[in-house]
Amino acid sequence: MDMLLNPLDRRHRLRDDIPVVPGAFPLVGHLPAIVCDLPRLLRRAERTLGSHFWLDFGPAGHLMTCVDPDAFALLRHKDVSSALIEEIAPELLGGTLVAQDGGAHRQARDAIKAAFLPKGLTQAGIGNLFAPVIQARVQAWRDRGDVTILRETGDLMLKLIFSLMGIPAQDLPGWHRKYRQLLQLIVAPPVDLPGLPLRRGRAARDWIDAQLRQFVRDARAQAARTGLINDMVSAFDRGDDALSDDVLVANIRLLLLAGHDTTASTMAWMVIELARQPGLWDALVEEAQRVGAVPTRHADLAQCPVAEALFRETLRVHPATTLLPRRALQELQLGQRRIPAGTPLCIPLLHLSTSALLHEAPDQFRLARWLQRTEPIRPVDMLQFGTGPHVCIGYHLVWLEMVQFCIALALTMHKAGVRPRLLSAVEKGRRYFPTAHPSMKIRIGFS
Ligand code: HEM
Repeated sequence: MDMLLNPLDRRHRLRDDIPVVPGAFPLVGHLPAIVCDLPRLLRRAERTLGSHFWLDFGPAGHLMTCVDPDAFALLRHKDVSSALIEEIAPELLGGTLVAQDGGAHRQARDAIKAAFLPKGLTQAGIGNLFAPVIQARVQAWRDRGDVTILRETGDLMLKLIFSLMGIPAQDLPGWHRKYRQLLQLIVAPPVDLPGLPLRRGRAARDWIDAQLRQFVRDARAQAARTGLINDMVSAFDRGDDALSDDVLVANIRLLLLAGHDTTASTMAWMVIELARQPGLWDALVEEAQRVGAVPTRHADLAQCPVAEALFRETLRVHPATTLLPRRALQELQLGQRRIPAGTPLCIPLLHLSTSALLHEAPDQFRLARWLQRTEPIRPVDMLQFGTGPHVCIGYHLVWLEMVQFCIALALTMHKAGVRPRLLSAVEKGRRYFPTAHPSMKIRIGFS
């Protein structure tokens, strides 16, 4: 099947001397192809138009996309701003640190980041909190015999991220519902009427914010709440210029969002790869048997190189965040091109993550590229988490939970004498935007 492009739009147009990819639809632009077929769209645009081209993101407008590895450096450039993220998703990401620059960004980030570093995670006992939740879930999969994998990993990740925040287990169903409604803000048309996604999404956001505000008050009052919220509140209150609770609440909401879809997708892809490559599963089982138990501290992760390689290679081949928007504040040189001040930019992490310029045999899933490396991990090796001032805060947390998950899965299934098996086709139904994930329908059997 050919790509979801408009056959009537064949014009060759230029903006600022840079070609616009043909095939845009009215109102939605290239979004159908971006959502369903991004890798092919980027490759075709590169082949026919070169390394710089405009993509039309419909309501979010045109973004100048550069597939050169040079584009990665834009994420560290002092004249490149993240404020475009707020313009694109004001309802969901407005007022959060991912859409801020400079001092405001630094101040909010500094207050949160310590809790997510290995030391903060270990002190808060996050590994011990997660291990039983993950084990219970994979045991349930074993008992059921087959599962719809993305739905399951989505549920598990929500449970983990809520427990991280210290949300009591009995409150989870209510949160679950509100969280789903909040996500409607991503696709809500700008019509604010009762029953429509925008109204429902805003109501859910207000509900979530009111609960988070109460958590913050509880934490200040030293109520016995576990989880990272206490740590973040104390770090906020210790800062030189106290930040308002609105900032804290918006950023805790960001953590709930940022830590869910991305990890659920990565975990689902890991299971799919383990199911379709028996050699990977055998290597993981061998490692799991050697370590004997689910690790709970960062210091223990070094004993699980296969699980770590699996996490890194899964993300390399299936990066959950595919595109990052930015805006040039000043005129920039990007590869051979001058980019005018004000240009909206798109940095295609997906393309870079699977680029032959950065990786040998980039389309092959090879644990050996991680297991056999002798030099330390460089920013470009973990580009799926971005780089520069906005590099993902959740990196160490993801690493911990993915390794815990791999070891728990291997120990549980091996003990029962079963292994994961793919029960559906993988290529159909994949999505690449706003975050990437495998088809919702993929089923995995354990037999
Ligand atoms: C596989 C899982 C994940 C992937 C692939 C991922 C990817 C990313 C990327 C690419 C960025 C950079 C955004 C930008 O530069 O505009 C980012 C930022 C961020 N991530 Fe993650 N992320 C993951 C998991 C998590 C988790 C588990 C959390 C926390 C619970 C988290 C919290 C954040 C936050 C707060 C930011 C914004 C940082 C800032 O703007 O300074 N992420 N993530």
